[in-house]
Amino acid sequence: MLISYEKSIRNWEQFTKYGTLTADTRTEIAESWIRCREAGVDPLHGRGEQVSSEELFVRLSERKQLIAVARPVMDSVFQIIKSTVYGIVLTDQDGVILETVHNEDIEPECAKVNFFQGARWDERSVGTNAVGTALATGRPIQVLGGEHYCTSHHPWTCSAAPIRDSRGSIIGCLDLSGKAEDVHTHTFGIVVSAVISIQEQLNVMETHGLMDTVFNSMMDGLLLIDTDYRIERINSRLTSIFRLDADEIYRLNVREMLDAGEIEEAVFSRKQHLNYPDCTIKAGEHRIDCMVDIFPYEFNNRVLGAAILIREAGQVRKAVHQIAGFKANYSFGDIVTRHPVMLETIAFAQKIAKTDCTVLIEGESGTGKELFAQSIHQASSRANGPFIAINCAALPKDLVESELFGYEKGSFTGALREGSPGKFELADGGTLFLDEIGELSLEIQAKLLRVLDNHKVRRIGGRHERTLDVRVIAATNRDLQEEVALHSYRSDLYYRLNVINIQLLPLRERKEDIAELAKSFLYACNRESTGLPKKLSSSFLEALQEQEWKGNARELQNIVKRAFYVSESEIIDESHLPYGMRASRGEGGAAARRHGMTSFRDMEREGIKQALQACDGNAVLAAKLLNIGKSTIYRKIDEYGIRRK
Ligand SMILES: Nc1ncnc2c1ncn2[C@@H]1O[C@H](COP(=O)(O)OP(=O)(O)OP(=O)(O)O)[C@@H](O)[C@H]1O
Repeated sequence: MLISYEKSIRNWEQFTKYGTLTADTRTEIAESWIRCREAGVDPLHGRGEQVSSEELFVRLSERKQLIAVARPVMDSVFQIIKSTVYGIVLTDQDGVILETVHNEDIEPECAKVNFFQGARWDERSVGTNAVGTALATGRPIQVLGGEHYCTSHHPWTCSAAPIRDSRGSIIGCLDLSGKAEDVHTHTFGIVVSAVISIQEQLNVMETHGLMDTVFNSMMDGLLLIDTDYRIERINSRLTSIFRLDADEIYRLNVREMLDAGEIEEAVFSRKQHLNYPDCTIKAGEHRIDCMVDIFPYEFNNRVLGAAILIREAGQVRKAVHQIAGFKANYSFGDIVTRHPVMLETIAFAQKIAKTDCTVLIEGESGTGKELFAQSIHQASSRANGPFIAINCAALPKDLVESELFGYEKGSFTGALREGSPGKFELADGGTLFLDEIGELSLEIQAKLLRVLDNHKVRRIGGRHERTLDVRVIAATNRDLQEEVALHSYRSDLYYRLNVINIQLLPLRERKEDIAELAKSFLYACNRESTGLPKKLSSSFLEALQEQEWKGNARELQNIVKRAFYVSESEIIDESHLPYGMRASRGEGGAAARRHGMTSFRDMEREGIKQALQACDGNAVLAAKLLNIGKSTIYRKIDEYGIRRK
């Protein structure tokens, strides 16, 4: 409740002359006066002190957004009060005036007390006043005549309210000041509601700022459209995905770019989310393979448009490769050998790894063809890209094409609704390892040759070709040259694959590697096990070296693994070898070894039969169970004439 002007003057005199507070002095005024007296404010002064122009510049820039929001509100308030002698002032949190709106009539009064931009109006500078006291208490206040601590302000009445940000911190103050005789309680209400409006707008602005940051820091491209398919907003990521300027994107025809019929029906009518996990968008001249999500955005139960999220297929795949481990695990350092020819082969492979040439690796099963392929990938500039391996022999014939080149939705019975990328697409930016390349049908050979020649892949049932950047490393354990002579393999494909040829020696031709390889396989077993590390006895190693090796590194790996698990002591010796190998050694001499070999083969045949039985005739599962390659099991099944069921 305001007191009369006269009473306010009397109360002020009482306090400043005699230091006593009369009972009708409002508490907030009395507390402010005490603060001013303690701060040594001169009641006969009260002129706002001007900050330097540099300081004002800094303060104005720091409160740029506040000014932008408050200025229009101050202009509207001014429209209401312009017929009176009033002015409106915006200050920062320290009471420094940032903006003023007033009519000319009040200017002489303002000049007397320096109530202009850049002047300080906090309590410590000019005593009790609406701005300074509102900032000191954090509450809105109206101050009349003698309630001001300094005489120079006694002809004034002021109403002010602090402005807070979304976290409640005071960032400024809005004040309405005029002549004391024009005092009206409504001015207080006007200031308070103007400040509420400023704060709400600041909150909206902050939310917008936050949205903008989120919008532009997203990894996905974002496109907002209205129900007429007009683009309302895009984020900056979209320009890099579409490889277009923002202006060019705003001119795109969204109806043509996406399936407008489906959006109309699902998103706009049924308010449903649409998802295209694998699609191609035409943005200007560019085709973008991507994943698209379309969400309706509604307000007051009405759909206003849609938010379209676009994720590049390459990016999604990269993330999947990283998580799913489509990467090479081995590098040249993992290849164990002392054999001079193998050492030369490694040096050659290291050299050609730097090129992008197609490589054909020839060697028996288990000689390390995939190990070499992975090492070449790791030493190449594609090392950070995917390494995708596919065994052509392990795929049912009618699925080879779709596995290699992918398919569009509904292109054949059993195809997924959304279509699927092939291994070539998955290997984009990396290396595709085609194992058992000799197993491809002539039809697929022709298609593969085309992809190798023009670097383009067309999915089964697809209309457009995708340009890919894939290095192919092929491997075979068959004599492809002989098959070319027999016309069962295309010569053009053979020469296209065989740009660089790497031949791997079988283990029987590099016996010096056996002990080293066995030790490295044991080392891997020890590393994976939690028990005490085991050692290979010299008799175990000698026994291995004396064998007539039919198998290769993989078989050796299996023998070491088996011995590791069979042995109960820390030393692995001859007794931990499979029966056939022990027998061959025990009898000594070539004849005995021959006998041993037969036993080993018998044992192998029996093992495969049992594994097939356990896996219900499924050769791939049986190969896994035996820890041998898929191609090996198929070959052995043929070799031993085993019936699968
Ligand atoms: N020189 C070597 N040094 C270390 N490990 C090797 C070596 N050669 C082969 N291996 C290991 O032997 C196993 C079989 O090798 P890999 O799969 O590379 O042979 P492959 O020739 O591709 O076989 P397949 O033709 O049956 O697919 C792997 O575990 C591999 O790490």
